[in-house]
Amino acid sequence: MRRCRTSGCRQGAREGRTLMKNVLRNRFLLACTILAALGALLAPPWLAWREADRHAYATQADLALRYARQVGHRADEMVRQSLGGIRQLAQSRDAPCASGQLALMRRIDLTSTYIQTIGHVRDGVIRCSSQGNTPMPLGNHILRASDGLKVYSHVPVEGDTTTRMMAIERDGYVALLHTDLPLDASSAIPGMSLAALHLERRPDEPLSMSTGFVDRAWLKRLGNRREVTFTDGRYLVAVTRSPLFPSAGVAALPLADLPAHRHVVALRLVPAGVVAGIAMAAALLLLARKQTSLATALRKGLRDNEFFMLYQPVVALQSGQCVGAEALLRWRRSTGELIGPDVFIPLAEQTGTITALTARVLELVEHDTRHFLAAHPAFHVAVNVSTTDLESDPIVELFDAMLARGGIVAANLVVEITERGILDIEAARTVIGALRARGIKVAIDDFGTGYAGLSYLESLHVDALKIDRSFIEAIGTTAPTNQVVSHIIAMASAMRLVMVAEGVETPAQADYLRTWKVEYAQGWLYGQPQPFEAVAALATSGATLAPRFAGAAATS
Ligand SMILES: Nc1nc2c(ncn2[C@@H]2O[C@@H]3COP(=O)(O)O[C@H]4[C@@H](O)[C@H](n5cnc6c(=O)[nH]c(N)nc65)O[C@@H]4COP(=O)(O)O[C@H]3[C@H]2O)c(=O)[nH]1
Repeated sequence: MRRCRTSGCRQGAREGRTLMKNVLRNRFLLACTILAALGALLAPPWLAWREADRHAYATQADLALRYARQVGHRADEMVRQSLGGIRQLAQSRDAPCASGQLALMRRIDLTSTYIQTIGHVRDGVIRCSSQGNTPMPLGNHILRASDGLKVYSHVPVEGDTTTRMMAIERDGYVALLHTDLPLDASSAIPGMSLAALHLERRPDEPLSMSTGFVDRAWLKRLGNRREVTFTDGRYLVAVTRSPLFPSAGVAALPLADLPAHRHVVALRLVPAGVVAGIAMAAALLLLARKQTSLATALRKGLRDNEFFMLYQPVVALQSGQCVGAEALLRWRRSTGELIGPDVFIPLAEQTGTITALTARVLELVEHDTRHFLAAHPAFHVAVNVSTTDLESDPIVELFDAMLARGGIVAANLVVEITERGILDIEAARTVIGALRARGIKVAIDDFGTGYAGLSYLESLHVDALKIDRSFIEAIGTTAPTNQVVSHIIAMASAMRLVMVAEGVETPAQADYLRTWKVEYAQGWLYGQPQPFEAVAALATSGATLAPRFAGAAATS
């Protein structure tokens, strides 16, 4: 491979590399934009579909819970009324089956909503009841509790071979109940199963009251909870524990119903999601287009010389003399619109135009200041460079080319770098070292707004530190940062760094900084960014120009 020996050849190679990099970066950005737009387009409908799914499940689970609670409540009420009636009969002073007791039985039967018949029982046969004195065998009980309570599930009804009743017996009395009563809600939903189950029974025993498919294993899912919903096979199941008895209400809805419910909700949500998706994708593409067109405009602006510099005076705080200026870039588009560096510098960094922009800044600074600097060698001009510039060699070459042209000497220049965003600290250290080796001062800009600690600052080997405007603003106020400035000053003094306060707006702030021996200041108190001729006039109007910033290099 042939090596470049001339600066023109090196410049050409560099431009080729930059072009290649830009092409790759633009392709990558385009791919990212398309992916992001696709994501923005699809995400809302997908979220709407998921929400419809969640909503359908929640609605059905809620419905199942309501049925389970209803069944449980009815079963509780049935047992409560039965035990209440039995207690009344057991406490009555009349003998079993005496006329007084028969009248009481009829009264209980009439006033109860669940009891079909209530009567006196002996040896498993109803001897007399609210229905008369016909003996009625109860059959085998399915449950016997420790307190003597017995439950029968298949009591035959006289004259009706199809119906079976349930019975609760205690203290010689029995209440006959219709097993279907707690379950009569089932008609509402086809395929729904309902049950009221005793929680303490063995799993192989028949169910107490149930309709449809019911799995006793569902009760285990209740654990110690009051109620639970879950899916099992083809069902969405709800189980609720009775607050009165060791029993549970169960309701199971067919899962096959869920898609229909989901579709109803989806029909409402998904179109809104699609509209939101289209709007978001369109907004994203518009933004990307605006950024792309701004990036194109930026390159065109560079070609058409739409950039110019303004300079903000820097004063020596003790003397009040203007001893330098910070060069601040401005972009006036062909439309007349003025765009601030806060907008176009990040854009230039993202689109790979920053090196060309920094080169233009140096050209403009050289053009604006070289005659004045030749006559005023102690005056300094501070130039901002981006963190991206710091991570590559061209910046040093740009300064070399500028110095080689004459007019401006290294001692006139201060390079401002910001502590935020330096990713390749080694590369930045090399560039800073190279600039300082040429006699150019390097200052850390906006100090305190990043994460740089003392050791980080020490490792960068800079000459000056610019205290960020936010800390100057806090001087003399009750803001939590009002103490920070004194710490920054103490630290910079200990490291023998020259200090420049940014954004000084009031005489009180200037007094404070002067008392703390801060050397330099800039801000609206002394002057806003302005054309260089105005700054030059300000500098030459004073008796002397303070040489301290330039002289400070010796301390570092
Ligand atoms: N409220 C208030 N503001 C004050 C006061 N004194 C100065 N300022 C503003 O504070 C900013 C100081 O510049 P910076 O910290 O270097 O911050 C600069 C610098 O980081 C960047 N920048 C400007 N020019 C260039 C450039 O040529 N190259 C690069 N890479 N960055 C630049 O853009 C930033 C913003 O620059 P500007 O918009 O010109 O804003 C300037 C200036 O107009 C004051 O007393 N009160």
